[in-house]
Amino acid sequence: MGRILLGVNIDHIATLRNARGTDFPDPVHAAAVAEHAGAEGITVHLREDRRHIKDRDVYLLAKTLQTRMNLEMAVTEEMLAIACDIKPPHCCLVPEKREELTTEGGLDVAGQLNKMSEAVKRLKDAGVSVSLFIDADQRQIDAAVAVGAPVIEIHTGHYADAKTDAEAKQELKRISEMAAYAHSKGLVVNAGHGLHYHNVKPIAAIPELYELNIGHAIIARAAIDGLAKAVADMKQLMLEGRRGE
Ligand SMILES: CC(=O)[C@@H](O)[C@H](O)COP(=O)(O)O
Ligand SMILES: NCC(=O)COP(=O)(O)O
Repeated sequence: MGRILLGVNIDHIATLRNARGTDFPDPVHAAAVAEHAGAEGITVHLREDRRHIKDRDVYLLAKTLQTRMNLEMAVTEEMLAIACDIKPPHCCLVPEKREELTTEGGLDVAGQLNKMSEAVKRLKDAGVSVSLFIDADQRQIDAAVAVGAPVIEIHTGHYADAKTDAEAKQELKRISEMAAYAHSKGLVVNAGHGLHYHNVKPIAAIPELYELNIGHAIIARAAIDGLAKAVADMKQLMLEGRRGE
């Protein structure tokens, strides 16, 4: 069981910057700090409404990251064109609704196989490794295989939002079973959304998971303890979780 990697999502550095229309804090600076603290990748979600990460951030990060960019985006012509222009190492296709506070669920790949196949092929032809952000659902996993995606990211939001321990345990079991199923189908299996310092260890313990993408909780802790410590603390918890400690 190998080590599990951390992708730090810096969207909410941009949220803080945009709150006053200043040019600080700069996501480019935050990415460098996170990488220096041990992040194995940087995730940014270029939303259609640009509520946080802006095009300028993505283009600068593409030139400055020392690790690798995971560009999250909706499956739209605008975003596909930007991704094919920037050619990040990784791109994660996510569902997006203007009115949502944050991502509310996984992508319905099974319900749009042709559209997803075309998007995956277009990104692959541009040299981009494609990940699909989906629920822990066998039908969606099978669809991800069918459309040629090499990677999935299991949506952990239902686990993170569980109202009772019993519900959390049930969601964790589902994620664990589906991670094993997806891995058996040859997929690289990542996970993310809503993970924090008090719920990450059981997820990190799932042996088939390759990488966790975590943002809001790390940026929130960074406001108190600083970004470098927030990243290092999360990596330590993930290491302990993977070791079963
Ligand atoms: C897909 C996902 O769960 C997150 O990576 C996404 O970026 C959340 O959106 P916000 O960062 O806008 O909350
Ligand atoms: N894909 C999940 C991600 O990048 C970060 O989500 P969150 O930790 O901000 O909820």
